[in-house]
Amino acid sequence: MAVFTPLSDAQVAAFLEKFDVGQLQTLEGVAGGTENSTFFVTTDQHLLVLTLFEQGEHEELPFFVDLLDYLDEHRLPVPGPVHDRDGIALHSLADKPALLFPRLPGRHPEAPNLIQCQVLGDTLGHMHAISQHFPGRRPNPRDLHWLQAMHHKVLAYISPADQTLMKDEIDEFESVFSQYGELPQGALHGDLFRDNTLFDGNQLGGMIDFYNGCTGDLLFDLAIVINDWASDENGHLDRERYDTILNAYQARRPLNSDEQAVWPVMLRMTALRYWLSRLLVVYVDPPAHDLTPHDPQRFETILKARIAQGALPLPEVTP
Ligand SMILES: Nc1ncnc2c1ncn2[C@@H]1O[C@H](COP(=O)(O)OP(=O)(O)OP(=O)(O)O)[C@@H](O)[C@H]1O
Ligand SMILES: N[C@@H](CCO)C(=O)O
Repeated sequence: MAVFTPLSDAQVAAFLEKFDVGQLQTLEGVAGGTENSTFFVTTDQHLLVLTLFEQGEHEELPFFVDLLDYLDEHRLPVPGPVHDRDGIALHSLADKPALLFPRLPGRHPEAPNLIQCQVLGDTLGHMHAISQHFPGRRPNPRDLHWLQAMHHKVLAYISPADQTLMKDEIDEFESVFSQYGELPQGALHGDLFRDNTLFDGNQLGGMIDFYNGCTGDLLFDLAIVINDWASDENGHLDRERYDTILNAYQARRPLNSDEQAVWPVMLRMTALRYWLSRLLVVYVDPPAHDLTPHDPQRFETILKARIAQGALPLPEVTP
């Protein structure tokens, strides 16, 4: 379950009075998710989602609201936060920051088909073409500096060979990225796994859970997507999904020559980013609840597959 703060119907009905969304009909806790409390709220006019923020940097919530507002205004499929009659989106409920969203249609695709991959690549490319102009700023909290600073904390929990691998990889990332200037920048989703998308058939109902959203290298976002969406059970890249996502993305935003040059290393860096973040959750900073943490080994496997597979060529951009 992912309701850490239970709410009563009366609390939610009173909360909804600030908004022009109608009267509460039903309130249901959502089982998915591990970080925030999520509720499906039905009124006589709308299907809504209510999120209470249980952890994280609450002072960063205005950035997420601004980013979602911006993408929503540009007609990207995201849940634009509902604003109250005074134009305010961010409120407090049960002493927790709270946001209300439209409920978007669809389910998380476990085994995405090639049409879904095409739609996702196209939408991410569209989002990045737009998000380059987003005026907000939140430096990427999971970039190379974070890897350098945090990897020491997990070394004691992994094998000597993996310790060497992790340290060597980070040295290699540092060396490669220092040879290039700044890559194209913009706002990122920062965690666009399959379970942060909703597909209604082949239609993308929405990209959700923007709480890793930040500004930085757009390529970082694309590499996260490829590692999650296009890896087979052995961590190897599935060529059809890989080509489909990248072709659709590049039709919206072709990668420049520096991005093409660092691409294989960016795939490895984002794989290591999740290997490390998952190890930190399991060994160093476990959450108070007893939900099963994500498996770090999945991203160890993906990293090793990227190293073994070498630089899988980017598909040719068709003009
Ligand atoms: N706007 C929305 N429309 C439809 N369903 C939603 C929406 N927002 C959230 N959900 C549902 O609620 C679940 C939990 O939401 P969310 O991913 O934001 O929670 P979380 O605790 O931050 O999760 P995570 O563990 O992925 O970080 C989602 O997996 C999805 O099923
Ligand atoms: N998507 C993340 C969890 C949420 O940040 C992971 O799979 O480790």
